[in-house]
Amino acid sequence: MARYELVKRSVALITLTNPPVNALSSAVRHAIAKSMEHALNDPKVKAVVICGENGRFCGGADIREFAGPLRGPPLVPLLDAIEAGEKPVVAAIEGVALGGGFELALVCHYRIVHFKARLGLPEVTLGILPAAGGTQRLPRLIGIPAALELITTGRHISAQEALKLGIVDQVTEQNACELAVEFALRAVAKPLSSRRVSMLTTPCPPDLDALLEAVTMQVKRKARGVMAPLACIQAVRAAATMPYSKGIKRESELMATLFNSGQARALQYCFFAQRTAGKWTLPSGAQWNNSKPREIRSAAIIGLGTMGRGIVVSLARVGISVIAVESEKKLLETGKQMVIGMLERDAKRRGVSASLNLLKFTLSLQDLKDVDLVIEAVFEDMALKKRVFQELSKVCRPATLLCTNTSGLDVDALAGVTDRPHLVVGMHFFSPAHVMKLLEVVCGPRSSSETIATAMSLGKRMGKVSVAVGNCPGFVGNRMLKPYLDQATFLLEEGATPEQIDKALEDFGFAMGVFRMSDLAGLDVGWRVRKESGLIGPDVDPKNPPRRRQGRRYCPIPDMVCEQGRFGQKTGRGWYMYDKPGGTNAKPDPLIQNLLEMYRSRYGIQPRNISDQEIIERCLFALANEGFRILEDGIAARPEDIDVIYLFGYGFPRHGGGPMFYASMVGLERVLERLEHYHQAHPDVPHLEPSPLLKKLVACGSPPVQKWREHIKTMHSHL
Ligand SMILES: CCCCCCCCCCCCC/C=C/C(=O)SCCNC(=O)CCNC(=O)[C@H](O)C(C)(C)COP(=O)(O)OP(=O)(O)OC[C@H]1O[C@@H](n2cnc3c(N)ncnc32)[C@H](O)[C@@H]1OP(=O)(O)O
Repeated sequence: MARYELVKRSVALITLTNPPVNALSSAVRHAIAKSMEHALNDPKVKAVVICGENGRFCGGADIREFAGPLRGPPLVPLLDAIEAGEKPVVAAIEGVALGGGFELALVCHYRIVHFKARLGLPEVTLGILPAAGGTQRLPRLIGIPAALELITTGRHISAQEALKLGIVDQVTEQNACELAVEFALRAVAKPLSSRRVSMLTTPCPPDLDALLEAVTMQVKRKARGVMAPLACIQAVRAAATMPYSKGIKRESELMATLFNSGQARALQYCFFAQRTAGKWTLPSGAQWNNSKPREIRSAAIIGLGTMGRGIVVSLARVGISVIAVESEKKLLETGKQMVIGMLERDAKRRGVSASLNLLKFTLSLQDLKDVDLVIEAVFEDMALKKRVFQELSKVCRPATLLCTNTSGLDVDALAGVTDRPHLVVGMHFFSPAHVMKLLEVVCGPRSSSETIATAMSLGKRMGKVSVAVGNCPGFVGNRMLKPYLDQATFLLEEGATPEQIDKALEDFGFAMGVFRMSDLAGLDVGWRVRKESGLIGPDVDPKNPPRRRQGRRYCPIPDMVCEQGRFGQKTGRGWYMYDKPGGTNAKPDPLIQNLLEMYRSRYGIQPRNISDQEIIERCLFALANEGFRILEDGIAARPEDIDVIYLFGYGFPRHGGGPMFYASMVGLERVLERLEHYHQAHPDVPHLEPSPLLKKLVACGSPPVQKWREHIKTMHSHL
């Protein structure tokens, strides 16, 4: 867990050895304590260097240990003792120094950093604060404003920025450990008192209160309802107003309020869920660690609409040559100009040059014969997509992967019209594709493991969080959206307003309420899907009772909104009104209020007061209920996959963990009881009927999310 060596006859070299990130587990803390004791007591040792094995200094506390009882030497006294020791200690930082790892570096008297290393205090992203002295030492070293920014955002910084801020003593392109040993030998004769960061006086700005107030407002705006950044601000205030001995106590009190909170549990769950999602499996036994992805050097995108343009940018900026295809000259030219503009802006922001030389624009599918992979992003129309896939089958070389960006159509039906169904896979990007992190990789029953591995690995290369899902209408994300949207519109019928529902969801932590999100996405998309699926239009049986379709409750209000040409932000009118088409400032619209009143009186609905609790329960429990069905159907392999999809694709708040984790946090028994209650009140809404899996989990004593998989027995696993 830590190796102890004597080098250059007088330097104790302590190497943390806890792969993969040298986290400070109890065994590592124990080993550091022992090694330091040895070094400080051995008269041969004049100085100490601390480094990490395999080019990684330390990834911080072992997050997995947070879930159990605290064991082993506590970190604060261990770190205080290193700083107080009478022999100089040098941190040799390679790879990462994060969280507790950074705090370990801060108690060393000197810090030597490899130029590629990254440093930071990301605890806030895990719902806690840097409680090993980080909130007390960093402000003393670099001042309140810079420390506040780093601690409240959890941002990682480069070695160069760390040098500029005064956090580190030297940045090197050489082996940091070897340099640190030389450095340590030179430091032996120098006094240490000014190198003990906890003894420094915090440089305090004259307008401390105003500064803290401004940061508090900023944090509240950005992360509504999130506790950890506010606690971080209070801890940093202590560094400005108290001696270290008192400040460290305040830091630990604040940590105690966060440590066992639901938010901390949710955020730590998100950390691991994101990593779990990359570990896909198929019923055949093929999985992430036994399937080799192909290398993709060139790709083609068919369709330069919003999605296609975003995908071109995502590919080109990671160095993949892209051929972009459109059907008409004018569309091609418009798409080309927009892609170039997007790439240039992106490159400027990142301080690199735009990779325009990787792009080619064409009207001819014949140009695609040699590409490694094609992503079709044409209009969401099955007949059109089938024509494209048939054509691609003829044109592309036999080994080319054929992918579709459909947001819910049958991937296997598309595979079926090609000469290579095993090389067909869904790559469902989210709009705007160059910004949104989520990628659903849709595995058809015939997609080969190599095809899935390639799509997953390409997603990772583009910086996406890729989740493998099975093939069914809407896949995971959009399939779950239906019951969520349905509940929102039923609540409108019953007496709520779009503003009230959105506010309840935004107060819960969603980036955007459901109506604002629909306005942004465009209301015509869902309207078209409803027409195609026979819910509206000439196929509807005229004897059908109003507000019922296909044997269940149906709310026609969204159709009425679309009939008025209100398609959302792009038309300047939707559930809200905007200053202009494309405007983003949503204001309540009296016309919508009138429409709702007329609608209710037409159908004799007596509006009632609806509580925020009912809004949250009906929308979110219906959402999770569909998640349970998706698990039963084998469309998602694990609850973590569903949660990651909602966190990265649908704005579910991270401090809620995702719909499935949220359901487990509320308590499955309670979710079941509320769904039964709402289903009794609305028996014509099948989505409110508790799923068999939910009932089974409750009967098994409501195990934690990570154990649900053991209770899911599906005959039809797609994954
Ligand atoms: C009344 C109660 C009182 C309570 C009082 C409590 C007092 C407790 C005091 C404790 C004080 C502690 C203060 C310090 C806190 C911390 O340090 S919290 C941790 C901060 N660190 C981080 O957040 C870093 C997290 N890791 C990463 O960001 C990345 O992993 C990486 C280091 C940048 C490496 O990235 P990459 O190369 O892409 O690899 P990954 O796939 O992300 O990770 C590889 C595997 O390693 C696992 N892992 C990573 N970091 C940790 C960690 N810190 N702990 C445990 N495990 C970690 C990761 O999960 C991967 O494993 P698999 O999931 O098995 O794939």
